[in-house]
Amino acid sequence: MAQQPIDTASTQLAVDFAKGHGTENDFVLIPDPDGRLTLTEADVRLLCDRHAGIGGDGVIRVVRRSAETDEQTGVPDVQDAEWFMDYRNADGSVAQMCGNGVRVFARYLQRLGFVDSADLPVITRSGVKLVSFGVDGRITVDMGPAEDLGTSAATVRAFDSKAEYAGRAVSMGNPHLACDLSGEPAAVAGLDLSRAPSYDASFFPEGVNLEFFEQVPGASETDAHVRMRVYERGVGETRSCGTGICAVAYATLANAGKTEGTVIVDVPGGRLLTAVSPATVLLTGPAEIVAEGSTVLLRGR
Ligand SMILES: N[C@@H](CCC[C@H](N)C(=O)O)C(=O)O
Repeated sequence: MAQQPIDTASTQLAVDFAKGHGTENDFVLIPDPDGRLTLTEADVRLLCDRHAGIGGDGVIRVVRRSAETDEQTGVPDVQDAEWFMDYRNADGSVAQMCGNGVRVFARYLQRLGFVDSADLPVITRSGVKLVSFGVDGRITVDMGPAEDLGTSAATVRAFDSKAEYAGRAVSMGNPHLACDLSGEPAAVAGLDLSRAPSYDASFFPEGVNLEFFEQVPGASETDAHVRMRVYERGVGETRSCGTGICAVAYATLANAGKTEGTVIVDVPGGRLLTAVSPATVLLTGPAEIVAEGSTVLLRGR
């Protein structure tokens, strides 16, 4: 976990890292238990660069709670939580919460031997989230309640055309617009998410994560089964988004007049299970650490 200059005349700082993913939403983890490292926007962009860096949808600094992290999060009561997930999007922007990232964060701490029970409270900018390690290797996160913010719309291309879709605005600590495309022909698969869809910036002054979803036909053991794609704020299209999945699960049930139920959500990177109630959304899925090593950050340029 040492962070030390390669040599005194150098403009490079060597740092340890790990690479992990949750349903292929991938992150560069930087262990900084004692909070010695200041990550700049440029650091984050370089770490996430898939050609010049390690590559990832975001960076997660793994840091112990301190007076400084309390100030950064503004979370009033962190109880006995010891670790803070300092999450940044690939463009260097800070986000309140990351549902896949928090599972990967917990998996990494478990791998390092810092977890001695089945549950781990994690401090995020959106409050303390309780993470539970399942016996089947999956991890469940108590994400807190979905907050219904009303309706808005997004305009998205489908290769040779573009269309506006109404959606339900949902906060999972971070902002989402969950647009139901069920009934449109091959709707979700046909979207062109290589470019940013447009949305109402007066409704979402801090930007928004845009989810497009549709029902999966056929019987399901859960109350609903949907598939979705996402265009993430600060990143672009990703193969999964945990908070987006919670927003979509909430919207699927709310659109059917329900406040409670279980929903399977398929994303390009895999499958997650949600359990929605007025009190909270539980998100269950995998989390993997795939590499560990050392990399360099540029300094003094
Ligand atoms: N991929 C994440 C969400 C990351 C933050 C998001 N891009 C934002 O800016 O709010 C997830 O799994 O939830």
